[in-house]
Amino acid sequence: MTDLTIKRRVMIPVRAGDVSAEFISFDGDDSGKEHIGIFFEGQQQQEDHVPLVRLHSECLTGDVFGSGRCDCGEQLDEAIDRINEEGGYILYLRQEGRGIGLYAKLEAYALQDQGYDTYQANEMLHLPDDGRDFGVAADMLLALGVSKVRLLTNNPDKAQQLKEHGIDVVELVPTKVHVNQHNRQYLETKAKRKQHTLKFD
Ligand SMILES: Nc1nc2c(ncn2[C@@H]2O[C@H](COP(=O)(O)OP(=O)(O)OP(=O)(O)O)[C@@H](O)[C@H]2O)c(=O)[nH]1
Ligand SMILES: [Zn+2]
Repeated sequence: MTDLTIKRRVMIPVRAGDVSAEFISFDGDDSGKEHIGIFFEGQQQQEDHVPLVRLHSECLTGDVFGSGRCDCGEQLDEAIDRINEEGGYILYLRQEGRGIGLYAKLEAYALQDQGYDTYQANEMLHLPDDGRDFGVAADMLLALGVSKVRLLTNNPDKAQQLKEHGIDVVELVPTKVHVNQHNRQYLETKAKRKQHTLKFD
């Protein structure tokens, strides 16, 4: 367990100024990955409010370029909408490609183009099928003074790992299923292989 502390909080107007977000950096993470916390105040705060939290793993192709091969960009947009409304945090984790990195993800995509599924492709590259450690997210939350969350996810592993690291996950809030002709197999494979709770139309 690392002892993270808050380094800096800076307001940044996002979405062309429509949404106010506070970007938060941390001291004490030896990985040097520069994970970022993003706080949204929310429109209607009540006293016993439990923050809505999204752990979002970096996806350059999806988050920045709106790749159709996954659902990351749409999930990030959805998270901004909902958390800006309800109040809470996005923890933007620099775990590109489920932790294997961008170049390796492109290698995995090349193998998927030959017919392998997303997890097989990682294994063929001798890389973990999911190399993410969400313990750092728990440490970030504790540094922010947050020990109780409503978690925006369809991935049971995220909730499990947060609980193991001392966070009380009081509710699992499902994200929408952003399906298209390119990412259907990717999404179905997550449901089949990793018990993601995805409801397809
Ligand atoms: N290795 C690999 N990584 C991928 C692939 N497609 C997307 N990713 C990565 O998967 C991650 C998506 O993570 P998230 O959306 O945070 O989480 P999730 O596990 O899908 O769970 P949810 O919270 O339900 O969305 C990002 O880091 C993407 O870069 C792929 O085909 N191979
Ligand atoms: Zn993606």
